[in-house]
Amino acid sequence: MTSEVMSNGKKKLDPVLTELCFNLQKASNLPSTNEELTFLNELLQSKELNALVNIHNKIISNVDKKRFFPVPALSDGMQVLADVLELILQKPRRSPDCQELFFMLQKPHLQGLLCAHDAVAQKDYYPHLPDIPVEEDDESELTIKIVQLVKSNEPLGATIKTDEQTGKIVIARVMHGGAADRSGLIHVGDEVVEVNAINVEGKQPNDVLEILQNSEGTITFKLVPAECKMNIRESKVRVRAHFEYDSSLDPYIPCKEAGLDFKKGDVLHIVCQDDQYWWQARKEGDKHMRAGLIPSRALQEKRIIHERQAQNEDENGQCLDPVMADEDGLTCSPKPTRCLVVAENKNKTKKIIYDTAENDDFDRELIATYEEVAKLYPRPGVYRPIVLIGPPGVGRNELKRRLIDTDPGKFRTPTPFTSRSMKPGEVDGKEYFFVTRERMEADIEKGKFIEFGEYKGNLYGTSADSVKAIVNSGQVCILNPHYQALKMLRTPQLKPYIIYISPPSLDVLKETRVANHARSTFDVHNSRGFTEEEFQDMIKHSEKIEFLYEHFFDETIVNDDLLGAFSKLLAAVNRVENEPLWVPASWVQ
Ligand SMILES: Nc1ncnc2c1ncn2[C@@H]1O[C@H](COP(=O)(O)OP(=O)(O)OP(=O)(O)O)[C@@H](O)[C@H]1O
Repeated sequence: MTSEVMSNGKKKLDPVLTELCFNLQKASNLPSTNEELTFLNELLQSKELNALVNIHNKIISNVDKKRFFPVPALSDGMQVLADVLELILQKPRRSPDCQELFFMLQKPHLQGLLCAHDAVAQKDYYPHLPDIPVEEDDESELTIKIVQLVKSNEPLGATIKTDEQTGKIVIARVMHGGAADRSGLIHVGDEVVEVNAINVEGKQPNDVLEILQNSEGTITFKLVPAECKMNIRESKVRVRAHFEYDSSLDPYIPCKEAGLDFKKGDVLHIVCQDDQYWWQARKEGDKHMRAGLIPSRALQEKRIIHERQAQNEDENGQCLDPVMADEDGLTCSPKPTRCLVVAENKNKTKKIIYDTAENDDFDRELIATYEEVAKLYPRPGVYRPIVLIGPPGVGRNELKRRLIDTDPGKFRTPTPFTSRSMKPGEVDGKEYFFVTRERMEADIEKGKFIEFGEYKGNLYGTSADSVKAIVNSGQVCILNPHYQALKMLRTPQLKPYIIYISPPSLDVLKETRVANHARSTFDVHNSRGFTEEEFQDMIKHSEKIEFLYEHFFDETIVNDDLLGAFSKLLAAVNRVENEPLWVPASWVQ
């Protein structure tokens, strides 16, 4: 950066600061003491302030005005740097590029730059000063601040309300990153006295809005500062939303324009949770600085409970929801239920009974609203298990088999256990691990099986240890368990990536399966296609799985065209191996 130097060797002062200095000297009717004026004069001429203004001007002149103002790419750059260093450290052999990166990331200048970047992103730049004690005899003096903001297309990013106790108009909310917040001059609780010289005493918030709407150019607020400023530091919390939100349909949002709409599965950066019912958030990766209002967890939970109660009451206490009231007696009956699960045995497929007696929590996680998430960085040689969930017959075995065929040394599926006796030609540990019924029952009792069931008097199941063994051997474990196994699998130790294989619409389902001569059962004595009832069951079953477990899915692949679905699966596996992905925050702590 170059700086101008005058002929006498002194640095030239910034012209705007020089003009301010000049005007200050000319002004004769200021209510300030000589001491204060001298201080201000010295400040305006100080080289520190001039250098800062110089830097500010250079940044502004380099910004492409048509694009957004530069915004921080992320607010935890130092954490990412530490994660990358850790990853490199774990590499037994490092390429020269990797080595160079390793040294660069340890340079104090780079770390200093990232720290400063994070501090700006988190708005952590205000000095932490103790509150100024209020002096008794000062109370009679009313401090007024005058704030001028230039009106543009961007909303001001603040809301107002009538204070219930005083009846005065006050600033109710300042949206993080919005124009008001960036000015640093408007705070929650500030009392609005005048807007563009119009006294707002006794007016309603809507009257004030009208004044604002009708003003052009600069807007001048006369405000009585709030007694205590709210902490405006941004929180770092990220959550995944388990519901969809459209603020235009929400009759209770305090200010519709301030709402932030989102879809199920979106990751949101919660920047402020000060309000019990309305959080401020940004969509992760969104370049807009201004945060929007979303319902808080508490508010959303209340809404869901209310909706469910209203639904139930609609039919004299009967379950209304077709999914909830289906033949399994889902949430209506807390009794243990039984349903079909498939234990695979090479080419043959056996239907066995999935025993839910131990695991009768068919319940949907009571109220799924937001889940706190954090980024998990892939670690070389440690692969997250890939779990394929879906209704029976949707094609999970087919997809799993194709994936393993691409690289059998890399992708593996755990060998199931059974209590049945070994048949001629079978090898222990190949088709099955053959164990006694007593041992298997004892292990089931100890919670060692992620899924188990009984078929024709014999037990079948997959143990959690066999999944762990595959992960520890540096291979990718591929599982297609019954969906109830998700609760056992979705742990911080296993960190599974859960892909939901969904059937397409009934018409496409029939069309693709018939064209491909798809088999409903592979039994050597009984191989046949799907019946109309089985197709319909698949759709019904998928609705039930979605209702119960959708919030666990990392991704959904619709299995319409088999090749298309398989290439999506390959892309997903590749992503899990190479990209940082959002997982429950507790998995990375
Ligand atoms: N996209 C598709 N198009 C046509 N046929 C398919 C498709 N996907 C799978 N199939 C066929 O459907 C049949 C059932 O698939 P598969 O056995 O993989 O289902 P599954 O989900 O593993 O079922 P289950 O859980 O009951 O074992 C197979 O014949 C398979 O080749």
